[in-house]
Amino acid sequence: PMNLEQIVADARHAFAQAADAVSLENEKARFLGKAGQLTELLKALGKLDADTRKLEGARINLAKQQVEEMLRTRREQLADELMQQRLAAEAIDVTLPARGASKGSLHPVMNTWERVEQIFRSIGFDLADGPEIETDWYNFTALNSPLNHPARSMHDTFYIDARDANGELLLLRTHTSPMQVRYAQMNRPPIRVIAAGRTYRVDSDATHAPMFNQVEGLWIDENISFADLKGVYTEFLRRFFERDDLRVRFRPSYFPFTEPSAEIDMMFEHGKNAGKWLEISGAGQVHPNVIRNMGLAPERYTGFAFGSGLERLTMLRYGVQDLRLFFEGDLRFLQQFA
Ligand SMILES: Cc1ccc(OCc2nc(C(=O)N[C@H]3CCS(=O)(=O)C3)cs2)cc1
Repeated sequence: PMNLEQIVADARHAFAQAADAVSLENEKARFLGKAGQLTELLKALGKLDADTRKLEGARINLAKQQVEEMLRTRREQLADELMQQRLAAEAIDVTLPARGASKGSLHPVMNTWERVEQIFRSIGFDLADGPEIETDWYNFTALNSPLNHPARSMHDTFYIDARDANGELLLLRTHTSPMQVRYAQMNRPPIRVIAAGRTYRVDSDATHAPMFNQVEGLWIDENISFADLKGVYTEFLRRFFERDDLRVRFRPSYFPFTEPSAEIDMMFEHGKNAGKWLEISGAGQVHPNVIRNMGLAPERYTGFAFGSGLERLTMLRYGVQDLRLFFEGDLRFLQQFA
């Protein structure tokens, strides 16, 4: 009788040694393949008598089943090991902090622009838009600025080296007032409008930039007075700065487009700058000539107007010291407002 126990023991050892599926298949062939040891034994059964063949055949088949079972077990082991290796290699530590794709955010001045518009829209104001390249009529004359007004000089205003179809001088608007004039020409009273946008002046230092943003408001109707201005503007400032301890005062001033005119100061009753008055805007009752230039009768219609710099509002809200930071695009500055 062949030494089946030795063959099964050899197979057990050979399968245990096989380090991967390919080696295991090679070992399998040594026992179960066409020229395998157990296959050879089964072939040799032909030479035996019937009784012996039956007995030996049964013993060989039993050995074969054992070897096949050992093979299956080893295959599963190797498959598990492979899976464990993959799980270890491909494991993701979900507790690691995210790399974080930096997301964009609104520029602080644009955020101010949106907030100002939203506050005035909720008070009932409409929004105006208009060209940044304006005629000197809409930018100066309509606003009662005399022909020799210093603001018209090229020291203060950027002129375009061309004239429009009507031969008008072209310039970069120095305030957002022209948009208000255009709006008033196209809409009937009551006019309640906010005009915000880029404005240009020949100026540049820590608190002045050649291009900056302004927002102006205009309220025209029958019997609108300066007193209405104080209520509306104080409410706006309280909501913009989110402070109900905000006080407002008006100081007499002069602008060609308003009479009487005022500078508006504000201060906070509490906090580190308590009691410190800060100039925040200009305002006034719209000059009768401007009412007329908008195609309205000053005997019937009156109104008030105000103007402020959007960078100025933003600097005061966040305590920014240098205006130029808004224009340099330095992410270390901008990401503070994300
Ligand atoms: C038709 C119309 C009539 C009147 C108008 O008056 C708008 C006004 N603006 C001011 C003012 O002081 N503005 C400055 C504040 C700081 S700034 O950004 O340099 C511009 C006063 S009254 C506007 C439109």
